[in-house]
Amino acid sequence: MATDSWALAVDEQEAAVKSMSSLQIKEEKVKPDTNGVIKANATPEKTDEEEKEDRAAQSLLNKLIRSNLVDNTNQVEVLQRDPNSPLYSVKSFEELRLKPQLLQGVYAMGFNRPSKIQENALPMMLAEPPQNLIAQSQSGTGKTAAFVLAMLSRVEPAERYPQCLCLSPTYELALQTGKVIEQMGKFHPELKLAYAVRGNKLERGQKISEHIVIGTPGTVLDWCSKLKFIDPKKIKVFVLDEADVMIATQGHQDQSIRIQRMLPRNCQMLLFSATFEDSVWKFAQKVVPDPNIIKLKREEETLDTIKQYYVLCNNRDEKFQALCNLYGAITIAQAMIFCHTRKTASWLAAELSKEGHQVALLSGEMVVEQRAAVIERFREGKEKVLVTTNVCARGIDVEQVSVVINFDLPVDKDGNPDNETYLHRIGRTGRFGKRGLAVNMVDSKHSMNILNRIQEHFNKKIERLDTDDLDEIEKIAN
Ligand SMILES: Nc1ncnc2c1ncn2[C@@H]1O[C@H](COP(=O)(O)OP(=O)(O)OP(=O)(O)O)[C@@H](O)[C@H]1O
Repeated sequence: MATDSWALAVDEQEAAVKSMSSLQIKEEKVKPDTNGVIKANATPEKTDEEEKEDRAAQSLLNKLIRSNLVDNTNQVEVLQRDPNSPLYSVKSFEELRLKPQLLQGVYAMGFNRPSKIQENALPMMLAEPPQNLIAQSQSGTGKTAAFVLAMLSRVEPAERYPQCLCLSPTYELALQTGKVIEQMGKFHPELKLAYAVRGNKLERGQKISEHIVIGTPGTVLDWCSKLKFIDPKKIKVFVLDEADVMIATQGHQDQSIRIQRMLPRNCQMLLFSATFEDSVWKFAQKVVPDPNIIKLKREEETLDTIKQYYVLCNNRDEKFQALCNLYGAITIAQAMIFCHTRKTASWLAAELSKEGHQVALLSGEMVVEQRAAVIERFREGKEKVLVTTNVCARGIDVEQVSVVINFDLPVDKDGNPDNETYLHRIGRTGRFGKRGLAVNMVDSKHSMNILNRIQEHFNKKIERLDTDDLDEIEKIAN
């Protein structure tokens, strides 16, 4: 797809944002380099729960590090607006009767067959007359590729005005989706894409001739109403991506609704979300009238294939010693170590590197690109130990990690066990079936109590391990 001066402007802006981000980093007390290599500077004491959970950053991080489709063995649930109409699903892209250039684009991306969610979503999205859709499935299951294909299919290249409008929660996420549009539309050079993102200034009175506009709600709203760069009445497809991230951002929900109200009645409305809590569902129903609904449940994680142990210690130094004993006795290919505070995480990372380990630190101070670079290197095996706080690592799947160490047990802000986080850190989805090892460091009556409550919750015994006894440690490795 041919890009234009706008895309160039966006590139420049991206570079500016990056340099701004690195300036920000320079002001921080801890300065991990992009390789995550550690210097033991003091950081403000902050529990991981206090670190702001930034869903947009997590979503971007996942996109940046993901290299392929997330597998899911669950059944897709389909709720049709008209239950009497036949339910179509496709097993191949050919069945969709796409324009040849698009089919070529899909194959050039290495897609051989539709993903699970695409099997059902694509025929619905491409049906005539167009149908509305609300779709939920975990990140990485092929939602973006699906709606991009739908937008590209509906565009009439000869009509030189915006026909598809796609809302993303942030500028960076809009750029990521834009890249998919460009890749998939590669063999359709006449199709043009514009970015409605902050800083992308146009002359007043101008009208946009690009076929697809992707942007953030505030700017898109301005372009449709105040500035009138887009005629919303001509929009044929309206996509709301990452609805769960969208509603977590102040103002986005209202702006999206205001945009939706400007669109013609027969505009196809499509909404995608990785999760479906009540608030997302309410929002979805407000912006997508008469929808078909597709849901794919997240693959459950279990503790069944994990050997779980705990080590009794008296303080932080003993925990560190126990960790060294573990490393001394068994071969640990790659480990992830979770700490409660940033301060502990950076202390531990520094101590481990002093011991000669190749350590990466994932820290809340890093901008998203730096975090992605750290995870990427760890995934490639360039570092063998990843030390992190929980908020930083939430939602990140590093499947090949065989050993997880809870240097601190996960607790919520009231100090109660955080069972969900425990499961997410340690659990595996059944399909991988790889055996894993989890070691919990316990250093007080309070943390013993937390451990007991975790055991009760999962109804799974966590065995005690004496890390001074080398024979015993060796046994757990087998
Ligand atoms: N049919 C397919 N065959 C092979 N790979 C695919 C297919 N569809 C998508 N992918 C790839 O799988 C990865 C995840 O797809 P995609 O980004 O569309 O998922 P998503 O559900 O939109 O994720 P997110 O919620 O994070 O945006 C991407 O690398 C994409 O190129």
